Amino acid sequence: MKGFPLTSPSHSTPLSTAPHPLAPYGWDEGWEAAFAPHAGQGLVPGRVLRVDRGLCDVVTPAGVVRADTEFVVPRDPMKVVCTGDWVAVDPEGASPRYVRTVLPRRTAFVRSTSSKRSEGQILAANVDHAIVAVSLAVDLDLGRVERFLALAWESGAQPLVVLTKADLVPDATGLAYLVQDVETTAPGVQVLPVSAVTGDGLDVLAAVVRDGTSVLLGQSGAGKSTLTNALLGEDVMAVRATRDTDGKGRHTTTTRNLFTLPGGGVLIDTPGLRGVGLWDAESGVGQVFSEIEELAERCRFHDCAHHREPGCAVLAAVDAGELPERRLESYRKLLRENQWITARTDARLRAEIRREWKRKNAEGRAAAEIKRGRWR
Ligand SMILES: Nc1nc2c(ncn2[C@@H]2O[C@H](COP(=O)(O)OP(=O)(O)OP(=O)(O)O)[C@@H](O)[C@H]2O)c(=O)[nH]1
Ligand SMILES: [Zn+2]
Repeated sequence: MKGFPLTSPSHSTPLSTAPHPLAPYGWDEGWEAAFAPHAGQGLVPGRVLRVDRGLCDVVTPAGVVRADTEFVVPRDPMKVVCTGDWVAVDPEGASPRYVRTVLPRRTAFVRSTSSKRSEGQILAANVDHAIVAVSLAVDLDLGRVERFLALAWESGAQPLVVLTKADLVPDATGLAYLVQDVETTAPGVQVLPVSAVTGDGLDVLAAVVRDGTSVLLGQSGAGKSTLTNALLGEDVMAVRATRDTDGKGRHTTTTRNLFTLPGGGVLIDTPGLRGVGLWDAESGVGQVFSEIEELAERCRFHDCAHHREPGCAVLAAVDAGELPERRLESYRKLLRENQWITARTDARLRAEIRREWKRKNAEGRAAAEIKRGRWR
């Protein structure tokens, strides 16, 4: 439709002041501009609410439609349509409807899959706040918090740690210590204790999620669905306790879901993650351990590995009791893991490129032979 003459002089029509029907879902001028070329093709904008088996629910200005993602299923798993994506779908009347394009993402939360053939798995797109839910009902695992935060920073969203089930911590002093422990592992991140039982902290959380899109991340049982229900003011998500009777210990939440909140803002609930492998998260790791990276700038050698080097500012901080040794170990571990996964992916990518190149070359040779045959 490029170059099609405009039949209506749109520039002279008075601008409508009614809010865009997708505004509650986060539609703004930026998305409008990104979508403009697709509007010219008669496509309809929408945001993906959930995806299952190649189909997705997309909220459009005319309501929620079911659309097939067949046209945008690429070989690259990072480009698979996911909850939170802004897409262009076929207009009304087309059946089935297809997602034609995914608008470039502003942020994306990606982890590596636990499968043998590890690849990036995208969990949520276009998120402003990455909320890591950590249960206070079990012992704090600071390493796991750091791992979640590395991916959260890497996504481009602002992380926030929510310490759930605060009502289970018997005294206020104990709670203050736990908050402090997490704060020291999360520079630049707000750490908020909440309880769905007493309602403590929920108003603060509600004020954060009012603005933009938030995703709730965390291990199974961390209390994500309970928080979602509390923020929504209604029971949309099934909570484990109500289903535990089947005794299978299944995860309650199986799909990611996007909701608009009554006070404004958008929330994406994710299924409990047994583990999150790092995925291309070097800068995310750097942000989680920003105090170590700052110290490292004062090491004598600029490529200091902080092992035994003379003049190492990081080791000096550990010796002085200013930097917990656990934290340095964790930093090293996450960096190593990230390097390992990157190297493995690169090797696989190289192999794939080589295969593709061979195939093309073979095709090229066949085509050249046909050509020669014709000319002889
Ligand atoms: N005491 C207490 N229990 C809570 C609180 N929030 C959640 N729980 C309980 O913790 C359990 C797990 O809560 P869910 O909300 O299902 O956890 P989830 O993170 O959504 O779990 P998945 O769906 O498996 O990812 C349930 O039995 C909840 O009732 C809280 O603030 N205090
Ligand atoms: Zn050093």
